[in-house]
Amino acid sequence: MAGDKVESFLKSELKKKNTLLFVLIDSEVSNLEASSKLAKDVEKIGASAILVGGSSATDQIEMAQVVKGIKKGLKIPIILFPGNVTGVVPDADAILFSSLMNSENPYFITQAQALGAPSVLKFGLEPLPTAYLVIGDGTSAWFVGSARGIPFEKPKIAAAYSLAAQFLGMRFVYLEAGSGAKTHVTPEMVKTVRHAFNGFLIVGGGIKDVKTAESLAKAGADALVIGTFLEKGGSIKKLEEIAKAIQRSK
Ligand SMILES: CC(C)=CCC/C(C)=C/CC/C(C)=C/CC/C(C)=C/COP(=O)(O)OP(=O)(O)O
Ligand SMILES: O=P(O)(O)OC[C@@H](O)CO
Ligand SMILES: [Mg+2]
Repeated sequence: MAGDKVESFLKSELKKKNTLLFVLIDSEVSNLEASSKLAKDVEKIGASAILVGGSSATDQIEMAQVVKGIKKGLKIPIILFPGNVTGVVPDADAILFSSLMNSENPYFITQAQALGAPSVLKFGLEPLPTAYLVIGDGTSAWFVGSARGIPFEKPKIAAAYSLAAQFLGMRFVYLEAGSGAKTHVTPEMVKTVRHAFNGFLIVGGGIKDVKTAESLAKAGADALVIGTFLEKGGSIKKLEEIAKAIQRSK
């Protein structure tokens, strides 16, 4: 079995930093060379993990190559972020073993997990049990995952799902506004979930500036995920400012 190396690493990072930065690399968007350089650059500026995935990343061979390629010389963990069973590939350190709890399709709640679990075991990936909650609508994760998006202005609903996740034994909650979302999750929702949920709280979707990142970190997020900002040519220097701000901001 894979043990709890990555979960322990993340907890030890949280002792040093208030909120961690996770960078999402979409294997469909960047080629291997660009992804590999990006992973090393973001490690240098203090990112704590690299997530690899995409809601429409169905090319398992391409994804496996990207994971294998960026792993070379990288110290921070590579965590798979699957949108389907095709997102389970070898050579990563862990996987967000997530259930889209507010999906209308049971496939995304338990069936993809059942189909993917044997490969997780075979590849020796550390499963991080994650309640993946899609907030709002109109994004790829919302559409592909048949989510009934939790309204942005209903933090109590997100908190109730997070508490349910905790009672079900999940140690991670991911509040997802969706990649490239126009609206990010509100600090108020993060605060409300933080009070209800006693585990590792990941927040992502539409975060691209220091002010937003800082407000989400102050509200109690344990990690912020940033993807589109870099895909759209955002600078590593600005990402470093974001990293620094959230790491010291509680
Ligand atoms: C645990 C296993 C094997 C599968 C989980 C399956 C689940 C719950 C999927 C959730 C639904 C879903 C489609 C999630 C997408 C997550 C993801 C990787 C989002 C980031 O990618 P985007 O950037 O939105 O993707 P695109 O670039 O393709 O739009
Ligand atoms: O691409 P962005 O908007 O940074 O979102 C990151 C992640 O939460 C998407 O799954
Ligand atoms: Mg994407």
